[in-house]
Amino acid sequence: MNKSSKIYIAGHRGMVGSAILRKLEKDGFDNFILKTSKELDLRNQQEVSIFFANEKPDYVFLAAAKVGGIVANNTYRADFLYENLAIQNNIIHASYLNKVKKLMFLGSSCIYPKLAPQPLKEEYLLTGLLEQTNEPYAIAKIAGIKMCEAYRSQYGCDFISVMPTNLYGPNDNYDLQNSHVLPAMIRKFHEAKVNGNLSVTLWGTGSPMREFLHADDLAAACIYLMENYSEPELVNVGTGTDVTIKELAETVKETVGFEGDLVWDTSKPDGTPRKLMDVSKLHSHGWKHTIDLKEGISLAYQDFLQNTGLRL
Ligand SMILES: NC(=O)C1=CN([C@@H]2O[C@H](COP(=O)(O)OP(=O)(O)OC[C@H]3O[C@@H](n4cnc5c(N)ncnc54)[C@H](OP(=O)(O)O)[C@@H]3O)[C@@H](O)[C@H]2O)C=CC1
Ligand SMILES: C[C@H]1O[C@H](OP(=O)(O)OP(=O)(O)OC[C@H]2O[C@@H](n3cnc4c(=O)[nH]c(N)nc43)[C@H](O)[C@@H]2O)[C@@H](O)[C@@H](O)C1=O
Repeated sequence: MNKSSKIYIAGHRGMVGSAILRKLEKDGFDNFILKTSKELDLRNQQEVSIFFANEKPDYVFLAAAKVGGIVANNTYRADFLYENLAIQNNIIHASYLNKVKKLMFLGSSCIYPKLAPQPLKEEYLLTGLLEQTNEPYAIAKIAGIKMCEAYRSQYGCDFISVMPTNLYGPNDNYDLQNSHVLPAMIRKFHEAKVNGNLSVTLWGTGSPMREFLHADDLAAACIYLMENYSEPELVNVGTGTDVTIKELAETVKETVGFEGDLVWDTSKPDGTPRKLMDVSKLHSHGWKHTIDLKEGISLAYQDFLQNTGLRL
């Protein structure tokens, strides 16, 4: 990419898309194509075809998707499958037809087999059964990765896929039902502190393990790989360390300053027991994260207080 390359960030208002946009702007890029879902519904093949034919982007970051936490994935199973397949099919095919120089697709650590050996190596994809709660999302994401591979092998397109671990940061979704665990904890502990509640209820048993990466680190990795990686195999992007959900809860509780108790609602699913990324490939290509979890949670809580908390 050079500073005047025409860059389309699909999903630029989301957590990942907005982080990529912030980082590119900071790095001096200034030729962006940005459309909200109201302006361009990426599920609509005709609208996407016309948009690409008119705009002819050089580079595409595909960060638009139907995204949510464990309960959202399990509840809106049809939407997660249909919307993600439609969005990625439309963008990947239009990128091929309009000779996009390079495209990046985003997978997710939750699409590896549920009981794969740990840490998760890139080659473990499609070696076992998926986690039931997010099978539709995973099937769509796996199709996106395979599309990038197939368009590379049949048509020579420079389309790459990265596999982010669980993410958090500015512009995260703080909805209590549909969000991921980290934003849910920030909101729950904050509201409990403000309201003087004696306890906070969290989901599952607290024993699953998760790895978390700040969205600003993910954005930096995406741009680094866009500029330095052009191979068919996907690349894991994470920190290489994980915590139990209980440990996570203690850290968020301390950061927010809530002093009450934790209650575990075991009627809610635990999901995958563990999904720790093997990040040796990423490190060997020259990139490593910079924001550790404790610092990142503190940054996310500050951002919640300044930008999100008051809107809820
Ligand atoms: N969050 C996480 O923990 C992880 C996320 N990922 C992946 O990263 C990517 C981005 O996720 P994240 O930023 O968290 O998601 P967000 O929900 O924060 O953002 C998603 C974006 O997609 C856009 N979008 C959704 N549907 C449509 C549509 N029909 N037409 C146009 N735009 C649409 C939305 O646009 P608008 O705002 O205009 O409505 C929104 O900005 C996804 O591919 C996700 O799978 C991977 C691993 C973990
Ligand atoms: C990134 C990834 O995210 C999803 O997978 P997940 O990692 O299981 O998602 P999660 O963040 O929602 O939960 C992590 C853990 O935390 C527990 N947990 C406790 N208390 C709350 C709570 O209050 N909210 C939530 N959401 N979870 C809670 C929860 O029970 C689970 O054990 C995928 O569906 C998938 O689609 C995907 O891409």
